[in-house]
Amino acid sequence: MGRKFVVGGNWKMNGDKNQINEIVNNLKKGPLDPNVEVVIGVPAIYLAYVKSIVPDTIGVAAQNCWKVPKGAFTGEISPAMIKDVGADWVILGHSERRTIFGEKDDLVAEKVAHALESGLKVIACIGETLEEREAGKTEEVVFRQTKALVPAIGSNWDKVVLAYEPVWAIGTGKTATPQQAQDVHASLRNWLSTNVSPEVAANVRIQYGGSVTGATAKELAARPDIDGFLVGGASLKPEFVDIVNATQ
Ligand SMILES: O=C(CO)COP(=O)(O)O
Repeated sequence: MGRKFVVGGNWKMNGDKNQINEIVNNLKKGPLDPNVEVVIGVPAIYLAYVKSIVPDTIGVAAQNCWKVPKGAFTGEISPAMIKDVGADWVILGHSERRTIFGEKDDLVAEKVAHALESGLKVIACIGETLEEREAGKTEEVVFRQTKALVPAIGSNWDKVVLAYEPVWAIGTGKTATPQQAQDVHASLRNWLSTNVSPEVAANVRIQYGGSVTGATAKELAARPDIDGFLVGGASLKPEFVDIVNATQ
């Protein structure tokens, strides 16, 4: 059984109810490849609303969460709350959480552990900066970030999707070439085979994220170790349907 292609749409801090209605109507119109898993990452304040209007065939994700069920953590949301409004995914460790909000590997791991034990599925983000890539440290960085997640994930790899998002490609229009992305995905899968298990390596889905568009998606999707996408800007546009259908 192959790995089911999975495409995430990370809306980030964008949208209002009118735009959300347009995006969801576009998704309803599709047509979306029924063999592709689609998950949309929604600003927390709109999670319940989106869940009330989106077809059940489309997963709904929070874009972040805290690492305990409840308490004095002003402004945060918990996995329990995400589930309470009917969402069943959460994106964690996004590079914007890491670079803007200072989240380190250990905090990301604690969040992943708690999200999984709370019954959420997780899109866990990793990726190097341009400086790290230019210093030849891409593998060192993504292996370090993934290694931090291994104890947090435990036996729950079937509830995790990894998203390799080179920071230098996010929001820049500089999509990684299919070969660049394939090289890192293959190297990561090999690392997983050695450091976790061949079965996990064979089955875990690795999304590519970073300026994916309708024009670049097909060539990326054709690479053997690219199992989907985590899409930012283009997920707000009608071309997101083309990205979902990139394997057709
Ligand atoms: O950060 C991303 C998805 O999580 C990628 O964003 P862009 O597709 O806008 O580069």
